This record gives sequence, C-alpha cells and structure tokens, in this order.
Amino acid sequence: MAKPTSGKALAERRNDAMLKREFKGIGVFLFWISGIINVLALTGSFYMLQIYDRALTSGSVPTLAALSVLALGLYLFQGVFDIIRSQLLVRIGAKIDRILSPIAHRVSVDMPRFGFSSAEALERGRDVDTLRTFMGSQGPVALFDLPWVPLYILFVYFLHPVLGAVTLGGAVLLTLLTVWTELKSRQLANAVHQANIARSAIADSNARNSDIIKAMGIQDRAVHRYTKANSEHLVLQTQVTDITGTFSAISRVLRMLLQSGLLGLGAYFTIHGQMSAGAIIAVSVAASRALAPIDMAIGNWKGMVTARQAYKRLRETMVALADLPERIDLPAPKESLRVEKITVAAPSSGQVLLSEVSLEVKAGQGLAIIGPSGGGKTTLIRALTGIWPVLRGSVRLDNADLLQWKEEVLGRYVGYLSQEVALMDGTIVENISRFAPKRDGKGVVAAAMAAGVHELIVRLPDGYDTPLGSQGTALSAGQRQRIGLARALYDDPFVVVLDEPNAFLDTEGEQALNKAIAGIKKRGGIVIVVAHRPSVLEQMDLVAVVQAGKLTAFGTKAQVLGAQQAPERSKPNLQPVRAAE
Ligand SMILES: Nc1ncnc2c1ncn2[C@@H]1O[C@H](COP(=O)(O)OP(=O)(O)OP(=O)(O)O)[C@@H](O)[C@H]1O
Repeated sequence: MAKPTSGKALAERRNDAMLKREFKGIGVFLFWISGIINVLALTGSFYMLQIYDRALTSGSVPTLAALSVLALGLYLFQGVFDIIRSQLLVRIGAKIDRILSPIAHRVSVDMPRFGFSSAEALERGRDVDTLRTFMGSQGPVALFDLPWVPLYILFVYFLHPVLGAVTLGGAVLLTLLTVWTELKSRQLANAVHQANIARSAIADSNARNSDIIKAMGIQDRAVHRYTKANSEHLVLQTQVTDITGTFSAISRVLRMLLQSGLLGLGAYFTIHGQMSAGAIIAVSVAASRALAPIDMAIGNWKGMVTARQAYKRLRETMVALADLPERIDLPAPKESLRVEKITVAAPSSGQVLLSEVSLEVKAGQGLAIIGPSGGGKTTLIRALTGIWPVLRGSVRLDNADLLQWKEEVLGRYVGYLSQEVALMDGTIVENISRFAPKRDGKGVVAAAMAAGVHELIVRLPDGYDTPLGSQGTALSAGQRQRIGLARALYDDPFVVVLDEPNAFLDTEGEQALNKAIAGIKKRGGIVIVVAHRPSVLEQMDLVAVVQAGKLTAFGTKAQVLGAQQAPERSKPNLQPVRAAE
C-alpha cells in the first residue's frame, strides 16, 4: 500500500522540481561541454603518440609541423570551452543566489521570532554565499569531470590492457580515499558549523551590549568569552583542514607513484616490444588526466561538504516556506477583534505561557492589558498580532482567523509598538512609512502629528530624512518611542497594539499618546495597550488582567477596576480588584 505523502515530502518534491526546472538544462549543457573538454584533453596524449611514432620515426618536419598546428588548435578549443564552463558555473552560482537569497533572508528575519539567535538567523544568508562561492571554485569542475574519467582509462586500456587495469586500480584507490575523507570530515564539519554559530552569537551579543560592557568595565571578560569560543572553532577547523589536507597529500603522492609506476611498466612493455615509446608518454599523460578530477575532488572536499550542508539547510528553509498555505485577499476589517480560548506556548521551548484566554474588542474601543511583571501581557500581544502562533484557539479579525490573512495584507491593518522600540536602519520617513516603496510624505506627517512627534522631527537638522543608524541609536529612548508610535499609527491601521507605550515618555509625550489613542477610537479603530502606568487607562473602555499565564479578569473598566476606576496618577502598578465572570 502506498504511504500517505506528508506536506513536507510534497513541499520537498515541489522544490526539487522547481530546482530541476531551473537548472536541468544548464546541468545537461555542462555535462556535455565537460565531455568535449575531456575529449579535447586527450590532445596531449595523441600528440605524444603521433610525434614519437610518426614524426620521429619518419623524420618528417612537415608532419611534425602539421601535428603541432593541429594540437595547438585543439588546445585553443579546449581553453575556450574551459572558459565557457567556468563562466557558466559562476553564473549558476549567481542565479542560485538570486533565487535563494530572498527566501533565505525571509527565513532569517523570521527565525529570531521563534527563539533562534540572530547569529543563527544570519547563517541562512551565509549559506547562500557559501553555495555561490562553491559554484565558482574547482569543486564543481571536478564533479563535472568525474563522469569522464572512464574515457581516459579506456584510452590507456587500448594502449595496453595491463596499464589500463593499473590506472583503474589507481582510480578505485583514490575514490576509496575520497569516501574515507567524507566519512572522517562529515561529523566534524557539522561541529565546525555549530562552533561558528556560537562564536558569532557571542560577537553579536558583545557588540550589542557595548555600552554595558564599557560602563561596567567587563571588556576583558567579554573578549575572553569570545576568544574561548573562537579557540574552540579554530581547533575544530584545524582538525577538518588536517583531515582534508592529509588526504589531499596522500592522494597527490599516490598519483605520482601511479604515474611513475605506469612509466616504468610502460618502459618494460616497450622493451618487450608490446607497445611503442610514444605510448609510454601518452599513457602517462592520459592516466594523470584520469586521476586529476578525483584528486581535485579530494582537494576541494572541505568546500564540497560545507556547500552540501548549506544546501541542505536552505532546502529545509524552502520547504518550511513552501509549507505556508496560500491565502486570499480579505476585505479590510472594521468590526472587531476576537480572541477565542487561545493557548500560547513559547516557540523556542514549547512551554505554555498563556492558557485559555478569551476576549473581544469592538471597533472604537480601547482595551488595557494589565497585570504583574512576567504575567503574560506581552505574550498575549504576540498572539494578537500573529507574532507567535497560537497552540489552540483562534484570534479573529472580523470573524476571520489571523491565519486566513495574507501576511502583508494583515500588516496593513495592524500597528504595533513593541516594548523595546526597535527602529530600523533607515531615515525617519522610511521608518514611519514602514519602508513603503513609494514616498508618502502626507501619510508620514499625518502619523507623526498623531503621535505628537512632528515638531520634534522637523527640529532635527535633516528633518524627516534624518538617518537613524542601526537600532535608531541617533535618538533618545523617548524620541524612539514616539517615532515608533508614529510608525504604529501610519496609514490608520484598524488595530493598534501598544506594549507599554509610555515607558520612556515625559508629560508632553504622554499627552500626545493620549491624544493619539483618542484619535484611533474616534476613527473607529481598536487600540490595545499594555499599561503599567495608570494614565493610559483613562482612555480605555475595557480592561484585561493577565497574571501567571491566565486571564484573571476581563470586562469594562468599571467592572474590573471597581472603586479604582479613576486611578491616582502616582500609583505605579495596577492590580486587579476582582476577576470578571
Ligand atoms: N521568548 C520567550 N521564550 C520563552 N519564555 C518567554 C519568552 N518571552 C517571555 N517568556 C516567559 O513568558 C512569561 C510571560 O512573559 P511576558 O513577557 O508575556 O510577561 P509580561 O506580562 O509582558 O511582563 P512585563 O510586564 O515584565 O513585560 C514570563 O515568565 C517569561 O519568562
């Protein structure tokens, strides 16, 4: 009975079919062009045979000249085909890069959301580089030459069967050596990869915490941590290079031994009149050419293993993306956001952080999510915005599960201000407009005004075109938060989710925030705010209390907060009065 085909297997098959479509034609062409190159590479052997057995024996200079011109022509052809082949391989590398790098980068962007370190995420981009570099190296040349090795062995065989057998034996020996190299280096190559990720993660973390490292004087410790990881990487790297280098040297010596052996044996057969003197040289040249691709494969083994691993990871990446269901365009939401019995687990560990949460917010309403630190407020927001998938239950916008929306379409209806406001490397206008392909000055200014940050921006020397640098470091925390708010408000999204939007705001900033919240509600949007400070609550209609991973209260502000309906400004943390039924 046929086994049911899993989605992953189907996606794998689909990807392989896509790659086959893209590269099969070029692959076949490369195979044949390699055939031509290898046939032409027999020129040297034929030339030797003809010179010794024809030109020298006849003593004819015109024959020698004709043979030389012919050989020269054939060598030139071989050179041209060689150039075409290497240029083609480089272009295949570039094509692979063009096809895979957007997919790889998409995954890199997604990975940190699921608990991967940024060093691990960036590996995907490097994998594409590895593949491209490999395609331009001698590795693929060796691979395309390998199928033509029998041609040379046959050639030698026809000159003398024993010499053919010896050459075949040499090829088998070198192949066994290749297999041995593979077995020895495979596991190590994986360990090198992991060690490299660990090293990059420390480098990345050190660079990101530059201020803390300086202020607390822990440079030496930071450098020591990196050096330790670097040494581990270096040790493994040296081991791999030792293995491939040793096998490469063994294969070279074997080749030389074989070539000399063939010369010796050839001489023996010539002495016994079994073959001509020219054949000795021809055999030596052909045998060396027969073993060259195997030798080259061993020499490039490290590159091949790395490229294969990179390809394997990218293939998995492509399969993961291909697994995403196709989604249709849904109309703009305008009624409600409903959460139905959701359970949310941390994608990195699978640990349940929030369970059985249900609530509903209607257009024009504001919801405050409150509760003690670590209770699960941000987790709830991550589920509401689709950052983390829900384990059970559903989040619905106008009755449609978030999963039914196209990511980019849904994004247009959601504004999100995260707790640690992250601005991207670009100008203010690019950041606020979420890198809209077309400059939308009007929309950006409207969002900046709604966030009360317009005046602040125009006072900067380059105004809206001020470059923010990576992480938006050119601004203060409060300024970053307000620009982040403008980005969340840009293009009037239906749902605006703000995670502690006033953490860094001064009084003026808080007033602007309150105005922005009122504006969202007035235009019929939904605003959800995680609040630690009570001032935001004044604007809210509903309150949800999240603690210890549970929704312990949900209802109108009056229901949930009861007597504390109008909280004092000085109160630092809001606690629930009672759990809503
Ligand atoms: N990426 C993550 N992986 C695993 N566990 C996480 C992750 N993020 C948060 N948690 C855990 O989930 C729980 C809830 O965290 P969450 O950030 O939702 O709390 P919070 O209520 O927003 O807290 P705060 O008010 O301090 O921001 C915490 O115990 C936290 O350790």
